[in-house]
Amino acid sequence: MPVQRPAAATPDVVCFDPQDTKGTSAPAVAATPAVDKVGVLLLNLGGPERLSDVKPFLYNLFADPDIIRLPQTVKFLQPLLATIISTLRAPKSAEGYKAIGGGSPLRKITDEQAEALAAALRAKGQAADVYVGMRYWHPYTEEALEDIKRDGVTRLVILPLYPQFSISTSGSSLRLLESLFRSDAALKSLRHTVIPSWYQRRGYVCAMVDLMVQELAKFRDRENVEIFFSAHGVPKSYVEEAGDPYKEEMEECVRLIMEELRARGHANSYTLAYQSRVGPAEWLKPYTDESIRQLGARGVKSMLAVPISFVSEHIETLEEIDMEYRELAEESGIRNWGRVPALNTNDAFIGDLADAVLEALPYVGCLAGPTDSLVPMGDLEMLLQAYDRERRTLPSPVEFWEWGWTKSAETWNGRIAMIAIIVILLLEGVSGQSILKNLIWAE
Ligand SMILES: C=CC1=C(C)c2cc3[nH]c(cc4nc(cc5[nH]c(cc1n2)c(C)c5CCC(=O)O)C(CCC(=O)O)=C4C)c(C)c3C=C
Ligand SMILES: [Fe+2]
Ligand SMILES: [Fe+2]
Repeated sequence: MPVQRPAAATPDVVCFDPQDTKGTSAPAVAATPAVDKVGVLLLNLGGPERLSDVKPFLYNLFADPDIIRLPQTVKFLQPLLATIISTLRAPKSAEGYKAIGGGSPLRKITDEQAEALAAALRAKGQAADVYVGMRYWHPYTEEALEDIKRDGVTRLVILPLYPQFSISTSGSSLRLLESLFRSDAALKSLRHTVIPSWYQRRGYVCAMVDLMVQELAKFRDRENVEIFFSAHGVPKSYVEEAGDPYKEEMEECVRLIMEELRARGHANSYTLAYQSRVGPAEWLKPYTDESIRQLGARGVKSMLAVPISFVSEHIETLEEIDMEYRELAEESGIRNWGRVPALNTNDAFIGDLADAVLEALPYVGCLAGPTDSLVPMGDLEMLLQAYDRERRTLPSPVEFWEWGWTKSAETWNGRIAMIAIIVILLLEGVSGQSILKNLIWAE
């Protein structure tokens, strides 16, 4: 089987001194401190727990410069933009959360995953405290870091709960962590390593295939079922202009899963499509809704949806896939529908995450040599440099203006945008109609 893991405890590594922020000292061998306390920090998105949380949650999301990365000269507009977009988006998002019981299950599931991971590590002989740091809602990453300091953790493994790396998800959380580490002396000296993506791990691939085989068995015409991978989308410009490895990692992940499925005797055909587009800009294609229509038109009668970019149930699985896409599939002539559940606290999956942590421990304080992941393992600062050295301005997924990026054009763009926003707000106030909503969220 070609799925490989980075070999455990074979540190083809360069170790660094966390006090040496300029990276001027010679590589050193990472020494284990006298009191050794291992921590694992799980990074996740976070979600509104009740309907009244939806708007402030969306504000946090759109205030993130990795979701809307504005040119330097108009950065000061980000809070204003986030306020406008979150206000306009909130009713639509709230409808979705209402349909799944009034809030996101993410916090509960992530807490359960943390507990299960601590237990799995204990069973493998490694005591560790597992912390949860969310990017856009409680418990925030800042809170997790306070707990980590309070508990006196000396070695930290940072594990984003996204199998594939994207600038907009793991990248955003790591960028936040990097700035928090920089501004805090205690954190600056905390030895750590990051596992940036882990879609290629055999344990994860096999756990996914176990669930797929279970769901396939529920169909009568098993061999004719179209395996339909639905990944969360990102704007195409993230991949093509900013170098986000997300698409490449996603395609490789699907290839590995299909290879394992075939090895278990299932020769089904498959499709990879991208869901949850936000705004009018072009996102990764094919879009999930268009693919479902096309497959229906081609005569596909049975479909197994496989959510692939996230390991917990959430609004996009429970509402978008289970309700919207299922209905669309029926309308498109697809009679038999199934959906692979999210891994959540699946034993094989959690066991594999525990192995990933154990394998990463020798790399704490070090930059790993080549692994088979596109983004290498290592210290926060080195890692961010590895995929985003130039920190180029990301084209915004929500386009307000795009008339050139020269110094003077930026200034004028900023001024014009500000005037436009004020005019639009005034018009909205006077007319009682949501003008921006029609412009931006024509999904
Ligand atoms: C796991 C992959 C994800 C990527 C990549 C991603 C990029 C991305 N998302 C938005 C905008 C929104 N995302 C929202 C919710 C949401 N996003 C993800 C995951 C990824 N996002 C998850 C798991 C969730 C759900 C959390 C939950 O509460 O269950 C939302 C809010 C919900 C909605 O209104 O649809 C928005 C908005 C952008 C713009 C983006 C890339 C630039
Ligand atoms: Fe999202
Ligand atoms: Fe959505």
